[in-house]
Amino acid sequence: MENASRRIMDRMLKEWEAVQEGLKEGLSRGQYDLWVATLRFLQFDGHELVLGCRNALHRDWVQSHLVPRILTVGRDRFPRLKKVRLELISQDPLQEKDDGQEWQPPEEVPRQLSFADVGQKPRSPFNPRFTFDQFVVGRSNHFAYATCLAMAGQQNLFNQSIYLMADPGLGKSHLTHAVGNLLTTSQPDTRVRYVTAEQFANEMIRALKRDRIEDFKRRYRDGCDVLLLEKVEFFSGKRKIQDELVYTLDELLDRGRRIICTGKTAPQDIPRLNHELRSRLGGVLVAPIERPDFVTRKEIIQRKAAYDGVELPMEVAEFLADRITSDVRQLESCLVGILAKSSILGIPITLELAREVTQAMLDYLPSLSIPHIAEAVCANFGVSMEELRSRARHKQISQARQLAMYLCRKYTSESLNAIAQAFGRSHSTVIYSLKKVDRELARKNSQLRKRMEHVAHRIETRCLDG
Ligand SMILES: Nc1ncnc2c1ncn2[C@@H]1O[C@H](COP(=O)(O)OP(=O)(O)OP(=O)(O)O)[C@@H](O)[C@H]1O
Repeated sequence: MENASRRIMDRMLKEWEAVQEGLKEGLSRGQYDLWVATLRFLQFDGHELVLGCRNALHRDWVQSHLVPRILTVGRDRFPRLKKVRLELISQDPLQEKDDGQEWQPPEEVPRQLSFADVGQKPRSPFNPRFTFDQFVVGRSNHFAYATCLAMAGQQNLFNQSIYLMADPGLGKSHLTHAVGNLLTTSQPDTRVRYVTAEQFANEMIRALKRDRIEDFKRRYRDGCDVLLLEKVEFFSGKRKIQDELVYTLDELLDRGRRIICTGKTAPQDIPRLNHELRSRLGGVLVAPIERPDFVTRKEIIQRKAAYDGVELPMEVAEFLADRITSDVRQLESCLVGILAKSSILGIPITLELAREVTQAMLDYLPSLSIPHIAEAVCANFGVSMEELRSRARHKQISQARQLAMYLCRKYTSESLNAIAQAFGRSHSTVIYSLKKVDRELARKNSQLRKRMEHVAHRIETRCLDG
């Protein structure tokens, strides 16, 4: 059991390191070294992340500048993260455990390179848990798995580029990282560039601001053999960035480079993409991943538990696979909850414990609010909250607004007046919108229905995530 808790702690530490990586975005190197690299992971109890700060100044700065971002970035790794608590520590408790040395805060900015830095391998951007070995293959994901594996094995591919398409939490990042992990070990000379669409956009904007756009282009067009580009729906509505991406994709494909993109919807369903980008992405081999069936879910749970060195009773694996059918991330977080409780309290993993933990998690369903729904709709349509509340009548925006009103009616007990007020509209406009959406949804092959299903799934699972 001790080994298991050590492994869980190691795993949480890895997750925290990934969160730290994510926090680099938008901070200068100096800020990162000073405020983020020095934060210490202390514990995560399922909802609350406890971090250690070295003094009051550190704590106050993180509290006022960073906590909202830690919550946002952190939810990718700690799905039910609700709260961040900052504690003062005079020593790094983890260091103390390992070698008894006193913790030294790193040098203040600007940080200079030391000899130790020279020749050090840059840290891999790939999550070591996300390998092909750890990916459970079933009917729902077999094709996606096989194409990614072929891509990483440099086999003669019918198509040099793949578009992994799936709802959240079904393994897009896992497979993308698996390609990265395999390539970096089996073909270390292959230059693999992993980036999310948001990072790509931010890098480009920074390069433009600093007059270094040529460096940026070279980095992507000449300095990359395999491009792994995640969450492409982020490009929706960002014209200039889309243009740059089209050139980059063309150059890479002309040179026979390999590309994997991921997204939640088919390229043709991503709103506000220019024609060129839509057609480039449309030409890519689309590999969908569906929700896993019971057998695959059960195996995923068993494989995850085995990875943590825990033998899970079959009845517990079956109970979880039966009870949680939405996304795999949700399934995984229930398992982590069970392992954590069993190891902290020193009690065996039983069906009763699994029931208790799962129930506590599912009871956690907060009531959905209008902003929560509006946010999910905005993300899907690529429009901003301001646009949603504005007088704009652009089709994309008015459709998003109407769907948001419809979902607010469906998921909340808010009155028509309250919904009208939230979107700056009249009571009769809300009634009109509800009827319009109803009519649209009733149509055969309704695009809006597909959209609504995506948003609804997102709302429901985010709600489960707490
Ligand atoms: N078939 C599978 N076998 C093993 N683990 C899986 C499988 N599918 C998903 N997972 C696990 O589920 C979790 C979520 O997967 P992942 O992050 O890849 O989802 P995603 O599709 O990229 O989601 P999002 O769109 O929200 O980023 C990960 O921990 C991953 O390891």
